[in-house]
Amino acid sequence: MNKPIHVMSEIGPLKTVLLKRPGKEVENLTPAIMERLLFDDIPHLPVIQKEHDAFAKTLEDNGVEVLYLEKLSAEAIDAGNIKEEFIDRMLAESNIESEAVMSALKDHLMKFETQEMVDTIMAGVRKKDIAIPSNDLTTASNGEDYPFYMDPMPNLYFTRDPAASLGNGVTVNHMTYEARNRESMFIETIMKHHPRFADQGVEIWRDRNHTSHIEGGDELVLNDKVLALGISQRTSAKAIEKLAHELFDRHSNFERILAIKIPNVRAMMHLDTVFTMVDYDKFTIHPGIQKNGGEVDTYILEQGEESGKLKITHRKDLQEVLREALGVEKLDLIPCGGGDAIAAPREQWNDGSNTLAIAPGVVVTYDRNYVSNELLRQHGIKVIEIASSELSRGRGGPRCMSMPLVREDIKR
Ligand SMILES: NC(=O)NCCC[C@H](N)C(=O)O
Repeated sequence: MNKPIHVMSEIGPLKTVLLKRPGKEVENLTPAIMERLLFDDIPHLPVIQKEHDAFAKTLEDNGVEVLYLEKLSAEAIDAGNIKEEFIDRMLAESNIESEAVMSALKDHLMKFETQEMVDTIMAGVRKKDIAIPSNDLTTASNGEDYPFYMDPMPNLYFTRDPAASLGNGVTVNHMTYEARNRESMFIETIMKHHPRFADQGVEIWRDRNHTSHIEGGDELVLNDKVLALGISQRTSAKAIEKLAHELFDRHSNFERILAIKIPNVRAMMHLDTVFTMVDYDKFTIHPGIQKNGGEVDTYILEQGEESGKLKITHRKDLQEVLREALGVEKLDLIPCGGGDAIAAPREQWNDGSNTLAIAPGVVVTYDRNYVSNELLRQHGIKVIEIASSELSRGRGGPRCMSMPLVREDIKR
């Protein structure tokens, strides 16, 4: 039987991917709240949807089955018959103090059929949409100045981050910022109740009930034995250690984790904003993470000799660590923006390093990163460009916008 989750590499031919079509949530932004909701600008909805549809079509034209988070979520809720429970759990994490608001929101959401309910939760609920009798102080003093009872989730189209496929399992992530933390409840529900995934042997390597945080942009599957995990603004060393114990103790196929430390800054929030695999022996890299002629702090985690203990080795020669881990003779690190003082940070900001490999040596990238794209081609990579004027406003690229569920195995 085909496994619903099967990802043993970053580059094996992509068979099934999970996307989220940007909806009303990306328009429910104002300058006052966009920074807290992790956006730098407000996308133009019809254009971002057009660009996203073109991204999905590019994948389908290349033989990839595209599934949508919003649709699977509604199907899972119906299959599990858990509409009320789902609403309760979502409301419990939506920062609602007033009981009157809580109960009015619940009534409001229960009235929708499931798909509309999911779309409404994702888009956010405006105060003007519900009349609430304000007979208590918490409700009455809940000022008019803030427009939402439930915040929108504009980052949902970055399906990469709330969960990650590792081998035949997933991590369902406790995320760093409140602005994104409810997002992983959708994928948790899908894994638990959708007939395509529930009771199909999908390992949950780590669930969202943790205090330490990890995001999928920091989780790279280099091959069936080695993972690269970013220690970053969004993924803590503690979470990586805990995940390593799970993977090793539960006898997953992974034997080694390369924990790669990157600067704790917004522009490089995840490892995949500065480093992605594009072929058996080729990576994109943003020179901004390298010190002293190429050094990057890297910690190799392996099962220790004593059970329950990890063996940790500190290295700085990332290139050599990768070469050894992949068993290749030479490694080609392709610098974002050609390493130019302007083009490199400009294109990295617009996710020039954030490529989505759909087969070995074949990647999808944003058209605006023309310096990086040209360089990738010079290094023998087939580059498929997609339009990106609105998609890029959320600070994520093709890898961030996709959660691979199934990739074909590669042999080398
Ligand atoms: N893997 C990624 O780098 N995802 C991009 C996430 C962008 C989103 N606005 C965020 O700040 O979380």
